[in-house]
Amino acid sequence: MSKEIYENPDLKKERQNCPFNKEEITHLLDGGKEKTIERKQLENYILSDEQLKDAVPMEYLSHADKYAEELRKACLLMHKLADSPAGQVPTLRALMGAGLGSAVLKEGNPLALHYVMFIPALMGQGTIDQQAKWLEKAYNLNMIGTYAQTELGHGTFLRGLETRATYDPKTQEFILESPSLTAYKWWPGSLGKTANYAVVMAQLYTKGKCEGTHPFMVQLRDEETHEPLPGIVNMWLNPVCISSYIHYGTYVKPTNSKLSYATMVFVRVVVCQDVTTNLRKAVTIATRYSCVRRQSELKPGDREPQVMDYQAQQNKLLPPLAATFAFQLAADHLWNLYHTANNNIEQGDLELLPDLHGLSCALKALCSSEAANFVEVCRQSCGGHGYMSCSNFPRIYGQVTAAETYEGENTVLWLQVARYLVKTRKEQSGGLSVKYLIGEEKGPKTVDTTLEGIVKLYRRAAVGLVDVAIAELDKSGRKGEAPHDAWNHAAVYLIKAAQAHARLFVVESFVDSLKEGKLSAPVRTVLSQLCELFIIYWLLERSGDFFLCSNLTKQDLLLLNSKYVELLAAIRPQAVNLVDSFDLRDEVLNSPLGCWDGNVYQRLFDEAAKSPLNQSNVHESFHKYLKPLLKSNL
Ligand SMILES: CCCCCCCCCC/C=C\CCCCC/C=C/C(=O)SCCNC(=O)CCNC(=O)[C@H](O)C(C)(C)COP(=O)(O)OP(=O)(O)OC[C@H]1O[C@@H](n2cnc3c(N)ncnc32)[C@H](O)[C@@H]1OP(=O)(O)O
Ligand SMILES: Cc1cc2nc3c(=O)[nH]c(=O)nc-3n(C[C@H](O)[C@H](O)[C@H](O)COP(=O)(O)OP(=O)(O)OC[C@H]3O[C@@H](n4cnc5c(N)ncnc54)[C@H](O)[C@@H]3O)c2cc1C
Repeated sequence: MSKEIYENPDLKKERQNCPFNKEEITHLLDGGKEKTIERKQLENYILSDEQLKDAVPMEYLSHADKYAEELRKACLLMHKLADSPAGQVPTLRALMGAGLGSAVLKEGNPLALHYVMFIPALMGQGTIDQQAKWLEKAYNLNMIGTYAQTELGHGTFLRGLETRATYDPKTQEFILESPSLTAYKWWPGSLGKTANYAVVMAQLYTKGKCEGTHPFMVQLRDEETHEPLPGIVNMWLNPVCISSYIHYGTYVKPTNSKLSYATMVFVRVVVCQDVTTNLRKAVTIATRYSCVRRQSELKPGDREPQVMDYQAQQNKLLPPLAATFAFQLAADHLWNLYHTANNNIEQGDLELLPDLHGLSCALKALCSSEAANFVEVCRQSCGGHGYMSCSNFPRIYGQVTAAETYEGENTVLWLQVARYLVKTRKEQSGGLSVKYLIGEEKGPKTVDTTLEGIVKLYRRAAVGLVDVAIAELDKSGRKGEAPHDAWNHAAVYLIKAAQAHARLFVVESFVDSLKEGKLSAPVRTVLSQLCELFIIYWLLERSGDFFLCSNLTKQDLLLLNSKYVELLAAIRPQAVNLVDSFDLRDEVLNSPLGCWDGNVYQRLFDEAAKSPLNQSNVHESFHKYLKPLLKSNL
């Protein structure tokens, strides 16, 4: 007799009479029906392997045992690559990020940097000969690499890196050295115990002149013994300059010195997708839990309501739910720009490079910071159970908030965006993705609170805040301040302008995608509600920017507030159906709060029982410490 599958009655009710086709949204997020089929096949292929399951929860292992266990599984995954039903690159993409990969490697993938940065650095910056020599070795895992750029003393300021690569024309070798403690490479993933090669960013010196930071291939460890090579601590020999600019002893400048930063641009682009995947997990966990959890009293005398029926809970969870669609669509647009720009760069056409740099900095900073804030709101919306390690919120938050720092600390990236915006506005040039900055904002300044009218408000704020920042810079200039001081004293305005630009890009991506997309009427309706909710939410959160730059009135704001709460109520009935559309398996969510069946309390109890402390009634430490204390009559 088939075992009755338990489904929490409240979740079951939430799923009845769904007005739209969930699979249509799943296919939209996957990039098409075929991609969904491929993803599900890959998930079954990986998650059905018993050897990839954790015998005990990772949180109860020592640091060294965690590393060993993650390395065991990471290596097993690589052995499974060859027979993957999805092909190499789609499998690698799935295994390196916050989705399928995190279901197996909960503490992180020791081989991630090899695929996410080391190989992309070779592909993006290696010469044909160098790629011929190293790429096959890297893809065959005959070498494990990392990307060693950050030092103890410098992570942000690349022109301040201290590691030096001095070219010796006599031996035609580069001597790499870390001249001081602060020059030690610090932070690179896998550098400590896993990688035996690294792309090392170092200041290139030739003929006594510093030519700036360049990437060098360095062997770190013996390929057989894995022992660090002699002198590896503070003196590295025999590195090779990747994308050699040394021709017969003479340095040949690259067409753009920033091309050596290309690997970081790639990761900034893919990080936008990765933090969105993590946000989808957090929203799914919190939404399902909020429909299972019944607490307090809404109507006196009635049964305790589902906490999702409180408007306050809807206000916590529906904006992040909408954000997952907004960020995904924006990340897709950025990915397309990246490919176009990269193809052009390979042909020597660098015109899109500033747009790509500006937009990748903007979106990476916006998606990571917003996602981190939203994940924390999701965690808090689950009360005490959200605080438990097994809820998976601590791990999800740790992964997302790391993205606010790595690959370019967000504040620094916002200032990069501002530099690009000010230049585009002043020079009225270029600016594919900031076309609105070129020429004057046309049309009446009156406000209409339709979707199109709200998008126009975002554009006014984006232009207006750049102009406010430029006015500040000019004011400082008139007072005789040096440009670098004027820039520093306008930082607050510059960052606001950058953030307004990033939000405009996300808003326009969402609105345009709904216009262009071939969607059924029911899906278009629910996604349009989410879109309108999200763009009003952000406007209400940043209303000062809009008051400053448009004719927005108090009446407009009150109207938008009413529209916002109406949309909360309209979307509430579809919250569970929308997160079900993400099609995130329980193993990927890895949380008793978010499981599809809603069997929260039993799963919480089972998780608690796994703790080593719950394997006996009295822990041995009682007899060692507590009992003597109890007897000591202090
Ligand atoms: C094969 C399968 C692949 C599978 C992939 C799957 C992916 C799965 C998802 C994985 C997700 C997560 C894993 C991620 C792990 C990442 C781990 C972390 C790694 C790191 O952190 S690596 C180190 C990162 N470090 C940084 O980012 C440093 C930040 N600092 C800088 O970038 C620079 O110092 C700077 C930009 C802040 C300043 O540089 P500087 O040289 O001083 O330049 P400026 O003087 O400011 O500007 C001069 C002009 O240059 C332009 N510029 C600057 N940078 C760039 C760039 N990158 N590109 C183009 N142009 C650039 C700038 O705009 C100026 O131009 P202007 O003069 O104004 O015209
Ligand atoms: C989880 C994780 C993984 C990482 N992996 C790698 C890796 O694999 N390889 C690698 O090379 N690195 C890696 N890093 C390092 C990472 O790239 C750096 O930490 C990051 O670039 C920030 O640099 P920093 O640590 O020097 O911070 P700092 O720049 O020292 O930041 C400290 C403060 O100074 C401020 N600040 C700095 N410059 C300016 C400025 N010009 N204007 C205004 N404010 C400024 C910042 O906003 C911040 O508030 C990793 C970091 C983390 C957290």
